[in-house]
Amino acid sequence: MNTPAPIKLIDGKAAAARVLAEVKAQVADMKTQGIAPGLTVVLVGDDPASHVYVRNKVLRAEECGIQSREHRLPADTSEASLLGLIGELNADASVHGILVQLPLPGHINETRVLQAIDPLKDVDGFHAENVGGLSQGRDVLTPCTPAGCMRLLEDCMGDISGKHAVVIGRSNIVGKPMAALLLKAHCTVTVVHSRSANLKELCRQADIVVAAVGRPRLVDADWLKPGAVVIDVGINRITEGERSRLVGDVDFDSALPKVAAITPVPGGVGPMTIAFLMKNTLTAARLQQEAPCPSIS
Ligand SMILES: NC(=O)C1=CN([C@@H]2O[C@H](COP(=O)(O)OP(=O)(O)OC[C@H]3O[C@@H](n4cnc5c(N)ncnc54)[C@H](OP(=O)(O)O)[C@@H]3O)[C@@H](O)[C@H]2O)C=CC1
Ligand SMILES: Nc1nc(=O)c2c([nH]1)NC[C@@H]1CN(c3ccc(C(=O)N[C@@H](CCC(=O)O)C(=O)O)cc3)C=[N+]21
Repeated sequence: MNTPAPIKLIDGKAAAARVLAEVKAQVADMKTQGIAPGLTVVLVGDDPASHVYVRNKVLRAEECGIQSREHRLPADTSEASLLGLIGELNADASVHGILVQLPLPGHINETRVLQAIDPLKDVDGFHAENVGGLSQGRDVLTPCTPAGCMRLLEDCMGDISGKHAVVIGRSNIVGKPMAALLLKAHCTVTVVHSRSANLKELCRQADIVVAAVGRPRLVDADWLKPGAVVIDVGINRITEGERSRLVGDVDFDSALPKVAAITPVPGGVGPMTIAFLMKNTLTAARLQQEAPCPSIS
């Protein structure tokens, strides 16, 4: 009799559903103590790609009992008025999580805006206090996408200590925090980017590849060691003939026969990002319960 082929597809939707179920139970528990966790999303301008993201966030929040609110501001909103809104949200005790959707319009200084968010409400983990805490290995609010990728890796591989992980991309949102988390989990970490020489050769040495580039199907089978585990963060909209669809940074069809496991796009990392946003909102509500937030004391 043939042994069944190992399951290669990492099901991000199912993993996200498990995280959301945990969050839902803990939210219900928190409500019995009189606290209703709330998430506020701030959108500046009208980027069509962000609509799907926002719609999914609203649905998932509803599903696990988190109150979600949105502020949609016009693209010509001044930095001062955005900072004013963040000040109000920091002072509002019913708002436990604040997410300012990136990228912001060019006339707004992104760092200034992220630094204005109360670190205890920073559910994206982008404030310097949280970025620094992560790099020190402290247990702080951690960026959702890399946290979701780590959960997928742990579910699929168990202990990853000693593995060689190659992260393609060095953004503040994905690449850098991903590298920090892998290092915290005792991996040997290589970060490559647009100026790296021998990109493909470095990638071929990896037990774990995390692709966060934004280049459709950049990574194919030729870049991968047989048996590697591939986490594809990329979400790229492409048009093929009449149709438009989403593809990752990895050429899924080419990679599949060679890898031990791989995330699909869609249905891989994306749902985990949103699940961890909910988890972070719950964590933020707990942190504020433990220590009254500095902006209102
Ligand atoms: N699934 C999810 O939940 C999420 C998905 N995304 C998706 O992930 C992808 C990456 O996002 P993000 O990190 O914000 O993107 P950025 O554009 O901020 O960063 C991309 C990184 O990739 C590097 N890069 C670009 N081209 C190449 C190349 N040809 N070879 C090697 N490295 C290259 C850049 O290098 P350099 O620094 O030198 O410019 C940069 O470090 C996008 O497709 C985005 O849509 C993002 C967030 C969440
Ligand atoms: N402050 C901030 N934090 C972010 O985390 C952030 C951001 N800004 N700006 C934009 C990027 C992108 N991002 C996505 C998250 C989930 C999906 C997602 O749910 N994707 C689904 C559905 C995709 C679809 O069907 O369109 C999937 O991959 O299966 C997509 C994209 C978070 N980002």
